[in-house]
Amino acid sequence: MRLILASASPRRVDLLARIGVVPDEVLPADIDESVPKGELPRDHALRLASEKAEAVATQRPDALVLAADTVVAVGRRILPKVDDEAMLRTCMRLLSGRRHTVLTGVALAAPGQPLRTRLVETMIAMKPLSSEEIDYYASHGEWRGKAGGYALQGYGEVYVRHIAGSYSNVVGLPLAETRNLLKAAGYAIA
Ligand SMILES: Cc1cn([C@H]2C[C@H](O)[C@@H](COP(=O)(O)OP(=O)(O)OP(=O)(O)O)O2)c(=O)[nH]c1=O
Repeated sequence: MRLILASASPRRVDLLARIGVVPDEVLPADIDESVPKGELPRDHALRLASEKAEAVATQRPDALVLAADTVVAVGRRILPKVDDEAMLRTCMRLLSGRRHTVLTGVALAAPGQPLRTRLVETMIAMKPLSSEEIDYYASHGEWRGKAGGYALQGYGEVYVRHIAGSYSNVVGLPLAETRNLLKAAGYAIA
């Protein structure tokens, strides 16, 4: 069956390639990603992943549709997807010397079957960040469009002291759980 990746993230295409999966089509979902007041991080990640998959499934009803949503949370607080320097500095100061959680919701729509979802959490501890480090990272630019304002797969890893759980989950798609979802839906995958 055809597989559609409902995502604009090039990282998700690369992660899928690592498990031998090449989507037949990449079709990003256009949905409202704002965070309603009081919504918990895990509920938010699962809801958005589900909405992305369902939105694209209505356009491609005969295909498998895979979608995901990654959020960075400090306790119950969801950090924004960072797209300006002021926001970046606020996030870095918040993450400095603390633990946070990265959560990815994954959803797979299959024709005639109930939507399958998974929620994966990874814990990350960051070292205390100096103002020089925050200045440097602000000039780096790789944080644009990233949840919480850093890229573990890029320079951002130098600020990480400890990580517990799935690495690919942080970058945007947990590989083990995604493979399980695809297998459960009957997709031919090793
Ligand atoms: C924490 C972290 C996030 N990210 C990225 C993964 C996601 O692409 C992004 C979170 O935004 P998402 O909304 O999950 O994804 P997206 O907007 O890139 O793509 P789409 O909604 O179309 O699927 O942050 C990293 O690349 N590295 C990291 O270390």
